[in-house]
Amino acid sequence: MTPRIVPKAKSGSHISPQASYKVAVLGAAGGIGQPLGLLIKMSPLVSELHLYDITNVKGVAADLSHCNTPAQVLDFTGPSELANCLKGVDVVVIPAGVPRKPGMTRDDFFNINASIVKTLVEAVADNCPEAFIHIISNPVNSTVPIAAEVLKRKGVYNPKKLFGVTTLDVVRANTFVAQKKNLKLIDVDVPVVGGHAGITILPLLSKTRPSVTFTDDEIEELTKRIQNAGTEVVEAKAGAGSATLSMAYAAARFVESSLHALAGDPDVYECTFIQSELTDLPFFASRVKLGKNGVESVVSADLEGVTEYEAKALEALKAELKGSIEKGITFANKDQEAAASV
Ligand SMILES: NC(=O)C1=CN([C@@H]2O[C@H](COP(=O)(O)OP(=O)(O)OC[C@H]3O[C@@H](n4cnc5c(N)ncnc54)[C@H](O)[C@@H]3O)[C@@H](O)[C@H]2O)C=CC1
Ligand SMILES: O=C([O-])CC(=O)C(=O)O
Repeated sequence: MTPRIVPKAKSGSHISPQASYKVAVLGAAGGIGQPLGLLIKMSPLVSELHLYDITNVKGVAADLSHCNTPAQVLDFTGPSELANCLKGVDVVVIPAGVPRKPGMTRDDFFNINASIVKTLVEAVADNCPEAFIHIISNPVNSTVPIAAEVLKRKGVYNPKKLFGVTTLDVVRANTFVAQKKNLKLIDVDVPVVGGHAGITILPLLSKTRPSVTFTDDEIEELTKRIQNAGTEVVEAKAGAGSATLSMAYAAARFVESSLHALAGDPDVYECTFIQSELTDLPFFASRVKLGKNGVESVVSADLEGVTEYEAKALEALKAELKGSIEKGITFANKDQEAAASV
């Protein structure tokens, strides 16, 4: 029997034992890509794991292929092999890009990661336009709007299938709340909304399940810790990159949830950064119900009846998140504008 390493979040339903899918990881030789490849290789729902990078991916694939789990591992190196990597794929996960070092923000490598995501999503649009697209590369608040613009320009944009991966914020919130309140980790679920950078990360502690009461000091401390958790790891790694192992765990959970949704599980919920009408911002992270066609519905109840602290934090994050979204959209369209002005 294939062991289940990464539990899908909160679902009690069963799915067909025949379900099997092809998953591609772009940036598969990196700090996130390698452990993510390993976790996806463990999934009984995966028939083929396609690993793509511009460097060193052959060794990663050879190594992973020796694990005696069903998924077949295929490697693809460099732009000439990207199309083949993507053909027929059901889920594409993109952790390609540069991670930050101490003293940097997620926006400090905007240009390089924006270009990488744009190029990769163009290839996704050409080769597997129906796939679920999971964007991990930072700054997520901008790279997801860039991906949306690229897909629109290619005429294949389906907002229900484009996801910014914010699962790590939920994983961290669950861990920190369970530790602080001495709860059984497996039971704790905190929705985290907004975006994925600093104050745009907003844990809705009042919506924690099971219901918990927090003092004002606990709310302040937990909120700040969840918002700064990425920086906590960057500083601890002291120049050797950002979160990779916890990120791989979180991304594998989001992949597993997506595969369960594709397989017809009717009870799959995750927080993710998507095109959204929940607030006046065009993109916003919130809990959504996932189905065969991607986002089936947005859990609007999470934003109803929030505390005064959360309502203020929600207003406070809007300007920064709006700016990051607009920056992404401007970047994605600037070559077109340049072409039009010639
Ligand atoms: N969404 C989230 O919660 C998180 C996002 N991240 C982000 O994930 C990204 C990757 O982080 P790490 O894996 O630690 O970085 P890394 O530098 O260890 O790995 C990145 C990989 O991407 C590859 N790559 C670069 N350009 C590429 C291209 N054009 N096509 C394919 N592959 C390409 C590199 O060769 C490398 O193997 C960073 O932008 C980081 O900020 C990191 C942690 C959490
Ligand atoms: O902090 C970073 O640069 C990486 C990241 O997004 C996270 O760990 O949440």
